[in-house]
Amino acid sequence: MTDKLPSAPVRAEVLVQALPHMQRYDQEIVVIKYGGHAMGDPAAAEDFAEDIVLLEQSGVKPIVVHGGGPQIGRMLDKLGIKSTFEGGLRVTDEATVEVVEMVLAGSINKQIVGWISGEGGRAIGLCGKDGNMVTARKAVRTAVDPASNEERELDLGFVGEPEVVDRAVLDAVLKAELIPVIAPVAAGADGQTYNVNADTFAGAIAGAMNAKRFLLLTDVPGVLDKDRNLIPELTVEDCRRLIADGTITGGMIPKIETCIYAIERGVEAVVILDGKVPHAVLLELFTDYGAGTLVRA
Ligand SMILES: Nc1ncnc2c1ncn2[C@@H]1O[C@H](COP(=O)(O)OP(=O)(O)O)[C@@H](O)[C@H]1O
Ligand SMILES: CC(=O)N[C@@H](CCC(=O)OP(=O)(O)O)C(=O)O
Repeated sequence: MTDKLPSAPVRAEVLVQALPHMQRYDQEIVVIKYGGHAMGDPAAAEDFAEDIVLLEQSGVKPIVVHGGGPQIGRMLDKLGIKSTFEGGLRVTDEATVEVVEMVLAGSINKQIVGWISGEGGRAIGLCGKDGNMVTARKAVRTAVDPASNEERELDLGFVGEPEVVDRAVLDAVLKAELIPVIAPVAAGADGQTYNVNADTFAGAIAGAMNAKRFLLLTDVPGVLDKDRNLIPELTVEDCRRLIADGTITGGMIPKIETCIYAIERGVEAVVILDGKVPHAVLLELFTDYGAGTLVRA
């Protein structure tokens, strides 16, 4: 898993290396979280879509969960709505949740479906609300108040976390040989729309679907240490230590928390990797050039 590619991979070379191994995950579910930063590069986005179609054609059952944090940020800016984060989560008021749903379940979701269609795949765009796939509840987070040193509850507004995942919709979609592309928006039992962090959402899907592999595509090579060197492998215990000592911060926190969640629910391996690398998904699953950080029990 730690070998490095000697140079930037060329599409044909990647395919030649991957083809003999394409039976590796036959009929297995692989959940791929496609982060908003990773999808910013149009060439890499095309490669990503091509990889997803190749996976499906080779017998894998890919499920794509996407983010769109930077894209939401740009739309909020345009609309003059201020946004703040607490522990990597966007504090979400009523105006913000409306924009989040519009950007995630609207433009980004359909853009990814379009990319996959453009590569000859049949994708279906969904969000947690569709068929009651994911029911969310209000997320509760605490932080230590530096003034009093006391732990206090943070009000993140309409930030949700998955409470129930009903796999019936995804089972039906996979049976129909469609590729699900899911936006991390869900309703609560009370009908309230919640903004769910895409990493958290993807972890809940990977756990509920007993995924064989769970890939988190982002814009950094993986988890980096304090000197910005890649950490190739981490145990759950290491992860907790790196969060506590401040090596892992911001958007990497929900990623690591979701790795732990998925592993505790039986997902064999979770990999955090750079989605801007051409054919990152094929390279990770079907060659020995696995890059990124592998998180295991
Ligand atoms: N130890 C770390 N290693 C790597 N990235 C880290 C670390 N700590 C914080 N980060 C930040 O986490 C970011 C990835 O999370 P995020 O911005 O939410 O990405 P995505 O849009 O892919 O979900 C990185 O770009 C980096 O700024
Ligand atoms: C609660 C929360 O933080 N939700 C995220 C949802 C999108 C997301 O997670 O996108 P990335 O994967 O690109 O970061 C947000 O509003 O930005």
